Amino acid sequence: MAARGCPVILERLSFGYGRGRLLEDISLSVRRGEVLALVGPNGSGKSTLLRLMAGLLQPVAGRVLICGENAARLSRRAYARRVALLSQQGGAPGAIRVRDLVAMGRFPHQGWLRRASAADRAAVAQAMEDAEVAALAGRPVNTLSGGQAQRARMAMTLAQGGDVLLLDEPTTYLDLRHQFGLLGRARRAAAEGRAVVAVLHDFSLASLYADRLAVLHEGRLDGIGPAAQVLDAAALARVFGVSARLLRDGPAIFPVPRD
Ligand SMILES: Nc1ncnc2c1ncn2[C@@H]1O[C@H](COP(=O)(O)OP(=O)(O)OP(=O)(O)O)[C@@H](O)[C@H]1O
Repeated sequence: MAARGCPVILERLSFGYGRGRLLEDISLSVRRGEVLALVGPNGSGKSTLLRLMAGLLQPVAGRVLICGENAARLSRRAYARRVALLSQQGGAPGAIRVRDLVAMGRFPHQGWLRRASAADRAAVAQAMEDAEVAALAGRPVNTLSGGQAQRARMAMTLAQGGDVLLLDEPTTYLDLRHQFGLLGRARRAAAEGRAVVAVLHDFSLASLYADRLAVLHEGRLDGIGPAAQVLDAAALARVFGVSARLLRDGPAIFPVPRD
């Protein structure tokens, strides 16, 4: 098993879906024990960057290092043991029950016969508790509300375990209590030694729950650092094209439109 917690390093990463480049020369590292929030306008490439970190896409230049290993050389299975991704798309068969969906998170840890060990069963039970879906265990996923389904998919991602947790807009559909709960769980994953990257559109949540923010803009990293450093009115105007002022309450930052 990989050592608990390891960094993710992107070295001069570039990527495009077609001929053009969507992401250009991105270098950053995510430390173990850290929550990094990835922010940026719609279409700026945040999900794409997560998919590159998850090994689902290959860079056209540069490389991804997971725990010091070149990601391009890791098998899918080795990757999935180290890196868990909560993606925006569902992808699970609709009629599957919640407990079976969550159990799918353990597949990378099992042999061809997919026999669940006691450790697998414990990880599934713990993940369902953590994502507050234990009471929904027997429900088919396609009968759940949007927020319940999102929590079930989060439970699957938590059950997968590994050293790196990638969360693409994890608070989508969640009410306030579950937003706080989910991001609190992400913080605990970091405290356990994982590297956590979360795409977030909500700056107040990003400033409260992330150690640093990485701002994507026009294919490049516009800035990276603590929220208090990277979030200011000039950055919001440059990157998001909005005129806003920032209200602060402790570490939390709330952009409000200027009238
Ligand atoms: N499979 C694909 N094939 C071609 N283009 C794609 C594909 N996936 C995404 N794109 C394009 O790449 C760009 C970046 O998409 P991506 O989903 O990474 O952005 P994002 O920053 O996560 O956006 P959002 O905030 O809207 O979720 C968009 O213009 C999108 O249309």
